[in-house]
Amino acid sequence: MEARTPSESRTVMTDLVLPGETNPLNNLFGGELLARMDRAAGITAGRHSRRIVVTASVNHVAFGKAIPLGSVVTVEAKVSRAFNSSMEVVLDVYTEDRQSGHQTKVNEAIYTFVAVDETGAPVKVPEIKPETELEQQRYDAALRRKQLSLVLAGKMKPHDATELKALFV
Ligand SMILES: CC(=O)SCCNC(=O)CCNC(=O)[C@H](O)C(C)(C)COP(=O)(O)OP(=O)(O)OC[C@H]1O[C@@H](n2cnc3c(N)ncnc32)[C@H](O)[C@@H]1OP(=O)(O)O
Repeated sequence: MEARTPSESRTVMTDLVLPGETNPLNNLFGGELLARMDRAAGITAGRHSRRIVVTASVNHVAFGKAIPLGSVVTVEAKVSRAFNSSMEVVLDVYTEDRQSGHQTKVNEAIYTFVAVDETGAPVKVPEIKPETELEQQRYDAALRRKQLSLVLAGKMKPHDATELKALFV
């Protein structure tokens, strides 16, 4: 199975914040942003694997800045690393200034998707081949994050999380 680059499956979704999607402070409701990120990440993981994909875990979300009603919001999703059947997808979220068009990063998140067959059983995915320095950094850190996610989910014993433990010794 030939390795693919993050840019081959990169997904960019831009949409407005409408009144039905806000909290009482008139900022984008967190759950709405999670759903937008899930859709973008799912498209990306599907493009990379060319298989059915399911969300296995939301590993990290940082709601850095509130996103006001009427904002133009762009979600960019890229596969940072592919393992056997799972893929880590990193999301960067931006708003843009109406007049200058300048984009400001407001949120980031990391999701894990698993490629499955028609019965829902995990299937192998192609490896990822980082091209840029940032892609390489995210690739290098992804195994630690996978181990942390598995430990928190009770699917890996802390003792076996060797990459993660190496951070603390
Ligand atoms: C797009 C959507 O919104 S889909 C709807 C929401 N999602 C779902 O309904 C998914 C429901 N869950 C499932 O179907 C299953 O739990 C699956 C497919 C995610 C995993 O199935 P399992 O039987 O646990 O398979 P298994 O233990 O072999 O794990 C498969 C892969 O997922 C990874 N994985 C499973 N759980 C986690 C987790 N919490 N964090 C990170 N990786 C995980 C495993 O490490 C493994 O990765 P690898 O093959 O790359 O080494």
